[in-house]
Amino acid sequence: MTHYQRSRHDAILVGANTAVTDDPKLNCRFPETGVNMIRPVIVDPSARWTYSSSTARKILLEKQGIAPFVLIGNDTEVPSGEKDLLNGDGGQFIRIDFTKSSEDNWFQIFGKLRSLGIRSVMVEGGAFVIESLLATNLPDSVVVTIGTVFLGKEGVSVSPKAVQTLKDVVWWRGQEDAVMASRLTSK
Ligand SMILES: NC(=O)C1=CN([C@@H]2O[C@H](COP(=O)(O)OP(=O)(O)OC[C@H]3O[C@@H](n4cnc5c(N)ncnc54)[C@H](OP(=O)(O)O)[C@@H]3O)[C@@H](O)[C@H]2O)C=CC1
Ligand SMILES: Nc1nc(O)c(N)c(N[C@@H]2O[C@H](COP(=O)(O)O)[C@@H](O)[C@H]2O)n1
Repeated sequence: MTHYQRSRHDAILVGANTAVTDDPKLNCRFPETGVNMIRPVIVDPSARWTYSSSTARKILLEKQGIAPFVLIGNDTEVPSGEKDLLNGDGGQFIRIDFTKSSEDNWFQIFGKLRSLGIRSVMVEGGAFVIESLLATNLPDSVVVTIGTVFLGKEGVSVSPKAVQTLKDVVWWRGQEDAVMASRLTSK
């Protein structure tokens, strides 16, 4: 179901910690539509994630994905080799002024992505990304997947600081997972 959802969006966005910790593929593997070329977007103000050694690059070399857009701070230095490699693969380091408020950061991020032709973004995580975004009025919908694994004490939990009530709720039930799709009442 996660990959079906990825197939419905232009881009998939994760924060720097998710990129560094999980080294995710960030592509779309939905058999019915074949390989869908969704754009990976990594919000990485201090350029902590390394593209050249990432699984995302391996996926690109296997023609199973496209190169990411990496959102970095205005003053963040990136080794020229990393920049050249990413540009050569069709990706970009994109400068954002991360010194503003959290909400303004998100406005800048989505504004930049829109100017690059990205019309819909699936924001996958992690907790910092989801919580800070839910504190804004920007998300159109919220999708929660309930899987079959307790992540234990090391697991990352998500809960927005303020109360958020969801509306227009629909449920999909698979063999193991269940998925809830909804809208924010503030919309
Ligand atoms: N179960 C699931 O569906 C998912 C789980 N995860 C899990 O989440 C965990 C990571 O979550 P978490 O630690 O909360 O980190 P995140 O992945 O949310 O990354 C947070 C970091 O990203 C940067 N960042 C992201 N958005 C912004 C912004 N708008 N403005 C400024 N900086 C921004 C900052 O980097 P910096 O500190 O460098 O400034 C920030 O500290 C991983 O363990 C992963 O496995 C992730 C995705 C989905
Ligand atoms: N296990 C799991 N189920 C979901 O429904 C999810 N949205 C995630 N999210 C994140 O996906 C990343 C791995 O994705 P790739 O397939 O390698 O692109 C990883 O960061 C998970 O935290 N996970």
